[in-house]
Amino acid sequence: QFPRECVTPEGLRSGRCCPTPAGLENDPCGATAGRGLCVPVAVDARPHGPQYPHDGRDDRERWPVRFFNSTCRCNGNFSGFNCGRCRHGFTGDNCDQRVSVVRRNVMQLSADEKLAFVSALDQAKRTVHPDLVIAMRRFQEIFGPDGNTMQFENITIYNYFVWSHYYSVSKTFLGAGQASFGGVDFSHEGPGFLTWHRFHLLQLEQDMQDMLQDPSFALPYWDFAIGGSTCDICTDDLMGARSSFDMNSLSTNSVFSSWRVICESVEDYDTLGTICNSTESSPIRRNPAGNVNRPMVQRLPEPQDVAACLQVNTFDTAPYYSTSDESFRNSVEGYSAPQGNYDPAVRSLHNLAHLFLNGTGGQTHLSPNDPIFVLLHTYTDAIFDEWLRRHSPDSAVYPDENAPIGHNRGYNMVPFWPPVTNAEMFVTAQDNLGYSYAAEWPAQPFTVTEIITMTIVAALVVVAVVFAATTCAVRAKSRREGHQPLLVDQYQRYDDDKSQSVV
Ligand SMILES: O=C(O)c1cc2cc(O)c(O)cc2[nH]1
Ligand SMILES: [Cu+2]
Repeated sequence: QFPRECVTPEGLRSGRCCPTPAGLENDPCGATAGRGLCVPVAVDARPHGPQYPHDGRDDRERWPVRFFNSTCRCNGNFSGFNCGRCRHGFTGDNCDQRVSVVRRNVMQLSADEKLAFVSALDQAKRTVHPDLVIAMRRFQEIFGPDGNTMQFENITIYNYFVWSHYYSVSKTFLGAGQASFGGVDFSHEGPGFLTWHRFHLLQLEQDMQDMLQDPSFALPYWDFAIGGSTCDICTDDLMGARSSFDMNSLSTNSVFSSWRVICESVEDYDTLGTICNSTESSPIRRNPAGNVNRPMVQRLPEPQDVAACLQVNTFDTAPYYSTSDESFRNSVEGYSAPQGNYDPAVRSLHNLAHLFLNGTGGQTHLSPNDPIFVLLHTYTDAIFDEWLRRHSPDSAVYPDENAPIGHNRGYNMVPFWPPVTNAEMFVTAQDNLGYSYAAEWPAQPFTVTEIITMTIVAALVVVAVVFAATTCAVRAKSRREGHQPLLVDQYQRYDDDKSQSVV
């Protein structure tokens, strides 16, 4: 959320968050070093959709100006909250060398690579975020009871990843004794679903690269479109096997069995108007394919579901919501059928993979606590990237107004810092963001129209062959019996043809 050095009482009262890069002295955004400038934050001023009727009540509106209205704008390929680092995909002192990492199928990593990835996640769960702190209260209460005790705290790199997801999906608090408003979601059920989760992952990957001091570290992905009811990555060398003692728990041979979740007390936050903080509570729960009350979510998506959604040509359709029909975004998010048709009973692709986990990973306020979230979302992002590659959309394909709040093209994604818009993530990863996927895509299935056309063509070919063969046979026969006069023979053939065209 915000850099540690910005959340002082003076910092927050000034609304300015323009720190000096490390190694420089009193040089906000590294301005004299040519790295960037402290400028007013640009926010989306276009109308949002009708789903959110409580304008003025939520800190996340016009993000991030409730907290800060000035930020660093970095020159060239410089980036970061103080312009002290390089944009994704660039490195070097002047950020002018290109770098790119490859995200691979987690099942195809070597045993050493699997161990390194699991250990890196575990280290991220324990390592305090070097730059960012989180708000424990709404803005109204952020200065504390005495007006000077800032309600921010440290959080680990992985728990920040969990917290930012929670903050983006949490309800709008409308006052003590009033029900909080749940019809708001800054990261799901809208076009921003894909761009938000893309940045979410990119930030975790970058934080882990810094933590490991390994710029080549890449998050792997889980191809969840394998059908069946087996969680293939739920083994102790990867995301943790099932405990032999408790259907809903992880095996003690997995490092993840000792992870504790944050953001569990969602009823408290919603009734008291507090916010999830970094306090860890119970273990991860997971029972893949075990939801007996909802048989629809006992099987993973099929490979052809991925092929089908990649053929949906329109990125998103009005009302740019979970009810959108013929929308690529709503298909891959999983509120409509993979082929694009909206059906309220359907859960497919990304949503189906979440619900299949049947536990921590299936509840929006908690889901990133289960590390499978990372792999599930890198694969969702890989499908998004493949769609971008195949369709080369103009940026105007992404709606600039009337999407649900948080989802317009120019909206700064909540709660990321420094501000980053949905539009900035609506670009191909390899050329613009410094990563790509090593993935093969399921063969495209035939559409119903194609199947009907192929059936008709095949039937016509069969008829033609039968016709030709019979004609030849009849001619051969009459030649063998060749004692009839020429004239009679012609009439005879005419009759034969008539009888065959009736067939
Ligand atoms: O009910 C759904 O479709 C559903 C649950 C769930 C959980 C989660 O963490 C998501 O990110 C999406 C999601 N959809
Ligand atoms: Cu998700």
